[in-house]
Parts: sequence; structure tokens; C-alpha cells
Amino acid sequence: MAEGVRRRRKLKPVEEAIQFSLEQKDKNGLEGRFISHLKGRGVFSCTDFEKGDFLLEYRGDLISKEECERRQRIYHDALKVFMFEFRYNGKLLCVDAARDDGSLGRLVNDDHINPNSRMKTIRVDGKPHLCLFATRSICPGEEITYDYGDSEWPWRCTTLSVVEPSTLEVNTLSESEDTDVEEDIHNEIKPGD
Ligand SMILES: C[S@@+](CC[C@H](N)C(=O)[O-])C[C@H]1O[C@@H](n2cnc3c(N)ncnc32)[C@H](O)[C@@H]1O
Repeated sequence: MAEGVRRRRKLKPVEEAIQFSLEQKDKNGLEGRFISHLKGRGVFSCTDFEKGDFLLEYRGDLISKEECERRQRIYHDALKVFMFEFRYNGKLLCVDAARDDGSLGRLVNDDHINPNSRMKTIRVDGKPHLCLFATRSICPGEEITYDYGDSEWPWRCTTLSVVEPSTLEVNTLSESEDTDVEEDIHNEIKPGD
């Protein structure tokens, strides 16, 4: 087959995650949008994604536990929420995405009930990268969410209020098979830490 006609092999999700991690770019088909003053911004799909697809990297500075603790002492609460602590090869590490570099990963919101993606670590050049993969098919217009992990996140407080005798409404008060995939992870920080 002539060089120009040769088809590019479709990358596996983890290969795509590695490529985007190396290029430090977000893929097309996703956009950041303002949702509300309580929730802030979020990331929305503008295309169809399939279960297992790579979506985004949670980009930031990869730092040690000690450096994370040092930054937490000087950061305002609004910045601390961008510090994603995780365990890798038995060590506590952190990706600090406090600096707004325009990347989308840092804008993905929490949903512990019906998330559509999951955070995993992938190894690129010996270093862990935090990447989100779709856990089900995602339609255009859907918000991308993942489970931040067990913690007393303030927005998870809910109340039940009776709307009609038989109708309950939930009101939110505040708002691998591949060898490079290490493990599913959760954010281990607690709000205000
Ligand atoms: C990593 S940031 C996500 C992006 C954030 N929404 C923004 O605009 O910068 C985490 C913060 O987003 C907000 N957040 C995340 N998930 C939420 C949810 N389900 N409901 C309300 N606020 C949420 C909280 O303020 C949280 O501290």
C-alpha cells in the first residue's frame, strides 16, 4: 500500500492517554463551561464517547507528600481543592493543579452516585499520570464526572423534602487490561485539609 494511503491504527485508550500526557494537550470533543456559582465550572462532552475511552488527564505538578503538605500550609482553601493526593507504588504523591493552566482535567466535578468516568494512574516515562476513562457511553451535552472518593465533601449533604404526598425530591444543599494502567484511584484529600 502506498505511504499516503496507509490507514492510521486506532490507538487503544491507554495508548491515547499516554500520547496526550506526553503532549500535555486535551483531546477534542470536551469543553469547560460555567455551571453555577455554587458548583463553578465543569467539563462537558461535545461528542460521543464509548465505555473505556480515554477522556482527560488531571494535569498539574507531580509533587511529594512533603511538598504537598508544605503547599497546603500556604494555600487558601479555594486552591487546596485542586490538590489530588494518591498512592503510587506504596508512596503518597500529589498532583497539584492549583495553577489554572487552561487544562480541563482540573475542572471535572464530583459525582459519587452516577459518575460516568473513573480516575486511573498510568505510567509514562516512569512517572504516574492521573487519567480519566469513561465507565459508560457518554452523549454530547453530558457533564463528565467521577467519584472523588469517600470524604465529607460539603456538596454531598442532601435533604429530602416532600413535594407531593407520594413524591420525594432530593435537593442538593451545596451545590485494565493494559500493563500501563496501574490502578483505579480516588482523591484521598478531605475538604479543608
Ligand atoms: C477540582 S475542582 C472542580 C472544578 C470546579 N467546579 C471549578 O469551577 O473550578 C473541585 C471543586 O468543584 C466544586 N465541586 C465539585 N463537584 C461538585 C458537586 N458535585 N457539587 C458542587 N460543587 C462541586 C467544589 O467547589 C470543589 O471544591
